[in-house]
Amino acid sequence: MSLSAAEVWERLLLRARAELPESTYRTWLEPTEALALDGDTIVIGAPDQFAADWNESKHAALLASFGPVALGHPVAVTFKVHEDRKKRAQMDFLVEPPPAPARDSGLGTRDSGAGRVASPESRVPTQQRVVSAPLNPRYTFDHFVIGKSNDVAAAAALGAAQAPGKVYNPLFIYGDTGLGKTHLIQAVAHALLERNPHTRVTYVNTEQFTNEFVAAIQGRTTLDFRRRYRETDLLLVDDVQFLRGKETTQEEFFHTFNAIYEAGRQICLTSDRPPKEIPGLEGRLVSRFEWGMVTNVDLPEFEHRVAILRKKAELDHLESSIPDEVIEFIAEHVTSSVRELEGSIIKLLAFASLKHKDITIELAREALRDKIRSEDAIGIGTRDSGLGTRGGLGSRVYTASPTTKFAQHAALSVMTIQQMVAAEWGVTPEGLQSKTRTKTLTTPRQVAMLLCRELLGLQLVEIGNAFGGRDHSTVIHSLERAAEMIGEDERFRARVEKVRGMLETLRT
Ligand SMILES: Nc1ncnc2c1ncn2[C@@H]1O[C@H](COP(=O)(O)OP(=O)(O)OP(=O)(O)O)[C@@H](O)[C@H]1O
Repeated sequence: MSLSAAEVWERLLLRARAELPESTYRTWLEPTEALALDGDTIVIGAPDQFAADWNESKHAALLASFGPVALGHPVAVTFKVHEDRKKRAQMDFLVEPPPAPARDSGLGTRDSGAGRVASPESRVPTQQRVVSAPLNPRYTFDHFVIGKSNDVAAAAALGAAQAPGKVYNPLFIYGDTGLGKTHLIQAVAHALLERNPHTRVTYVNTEQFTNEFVAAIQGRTTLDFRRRYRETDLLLVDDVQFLRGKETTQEEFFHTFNAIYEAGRQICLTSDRPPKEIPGLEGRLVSRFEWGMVTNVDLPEFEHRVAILRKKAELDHLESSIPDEVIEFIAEHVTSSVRELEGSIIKLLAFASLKHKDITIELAREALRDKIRSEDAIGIGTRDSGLGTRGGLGSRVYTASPTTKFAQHAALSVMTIQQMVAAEWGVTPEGLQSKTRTKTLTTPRQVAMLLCRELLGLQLVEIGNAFGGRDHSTVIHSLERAAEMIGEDERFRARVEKVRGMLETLRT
């Protein structure tokens, strides 16, 4: 099957979107368009010379590296100015904004791939531009694998899609990073758009909402901002935990929420934690977020991970090239998130393609060695380690690449951290693992948890398990408290650094 230039470009962009920061993607790659496919070279049009040069130097090599996985063969990517576009761009500035902006958001069609790549909206001035970020065409209910860890969230999302603005309004989905929150809320949008392509959908993350609001204040265009946000049938907002501490934005968001809610339209929100646990979120927003349905997505268990991997292989037509035993091997060893599972498949395919080898367990072991964690050193069985809990802070806050760090330094273990911290604070490791909550124990326990996170890169669930089965919000609180104490108290910080220094020497 030979693909058209647009299809090739769409596949490469899908990968690029997962790799690059959203702002980079939207600024540089979204306004491009596939112009021609010449053998294994794809020629991409950029709106001006600067964008063409920038993309050529910054992104061409990265995009080309996706070829073997995305297309099954190498590809060269080259950028040039899109002459037609250059002429049209001048005119776009003169065009009146559409009367109901969201209606023509480029989301109105299911094949948003084309709209995303060459969206004319991206060239009109900010105050006229449709607010919505593009939907990912793969984030549909069909592509979502339901299991114990997400069945309630999936059922609620389906409910919202079937009866928008009714029972599940707002729909608030929370959970650790990479577990399908965005996928589910976008699936609601796809389902509504399929039923009615004129549905006005607005999808933004909280940062975008905040930035646009600030720009509107500065540009004295808040009325326009409000109109654009409120004239929507479905509002999807990602990562509302980032509203914390932003009082003016919260005020604006409150009114946006009310306007849409009172009009009987659907709102879907995501966060890394439940509304009540978002520090600095106004009470009236907390209570509104809880009006409809608050539900979470957890880490999938082993069988669920296998099913997700099979689905991914099926969608990419890779069922025949990835044997079942390799799928099970990945599912057994990559437990931290669905995003990591997807990343593992991509990495394995790229590795196999570079080495010209068939995909076997041995090859997977080699390709994924930085993702495969040593269960002995953590003291947690990998098949079970992802069960029944959810994360909170996620890797966004503690930014090190956890599994990589951990695998490289397997000589460090939870036990050694507990022993060293216990020795420094004059308590026992058993005390740190116990439920006892005296200050003598809670402080070193919080420090040990923080070091487990930072040095071993453990997930919240794993830390909770290693410290007497504590739930994720307790772990989040402990990490935050330890970080606070380190920031506030010089002597405390020196003590933690001393233990950290000793632990660092254990690294192989
Ligand atoms: N149950 C699932 N079935 C199929 N794919 C899934 C499932 N859960 C997650 N995914 C996939 O995993 C990737 C990450 O999902 P998504 O972006 O929705 O995570 P998220 O929870 O919103 O993460 P973040 O908080 O970091 O934004 C996506 O490619 C998504 O399609």
